[in-house]
Amino acid sequence: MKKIVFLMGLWMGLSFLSLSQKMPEILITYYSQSGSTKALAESIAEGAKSVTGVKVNLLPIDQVTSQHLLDARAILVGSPVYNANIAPPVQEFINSWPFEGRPLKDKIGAAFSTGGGISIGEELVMLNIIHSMLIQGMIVVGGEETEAAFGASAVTGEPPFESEKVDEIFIEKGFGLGKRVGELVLKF
Ligand SMILES: Cc1cc2nc3c(=O)[nH]c(=O)nc-3n(C[C@H](O)[C@H](O)[C@H](O)COP(=O)(O)O)c2cc1C
Repeated sequence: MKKIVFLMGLWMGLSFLSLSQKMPEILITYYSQSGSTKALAESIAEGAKSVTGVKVNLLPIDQVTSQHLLDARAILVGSPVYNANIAPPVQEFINSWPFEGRPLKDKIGAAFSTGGGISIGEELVMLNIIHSMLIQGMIVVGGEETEAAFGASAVTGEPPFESEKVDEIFIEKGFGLGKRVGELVLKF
């Protein structure tokens, strides 16, 4: 009897393992010098993890390999605003993506950004990331709410949002973006 229970447990464990290995992956990657874009990325990861049946990979861009990109069903990229532009390391990262044969085509893509000021670059950065995703043939989506239509963004240096922590209003937008991407990945 004990043997049967053990074998059943083993079978269930292995089934669970093979199911979890097949779960669609969501890659959330970011560049962050002082932690704000990382905090927004973490809220996106929380949103994606709230969807049952997806695997979430949260990594800084310097730890992402081509295999991570190829394995992901969805790729979310975040950058701080630098002089109203995408941060150079993020541009370099995107320029290194595999292109021959368009292996990233039909993956879901989304963008997020943080900037010091209100309306001095976050949208431009998200649109830049989105342009690059469209070149790859990716299916680009925005956040859950109209207020996050281009992706999730946060103001980090201008009153009333100039605190050490990223304001909750932006954290919620991040969560909504992650959750939406998680749900879409399962629908596709
Ligand atoms: C070189 C440099 C240029 C920046 N230029 C802008 C800018 O044009 N617009 C803006 O809103 N914030 C600008 N910022 C502020 C950052 O975008 C903001 O502090 C961001 O939240 C930093 O993200 P991090 O904490 O993930 O590094 C700049 C910061 C640096 C270091």
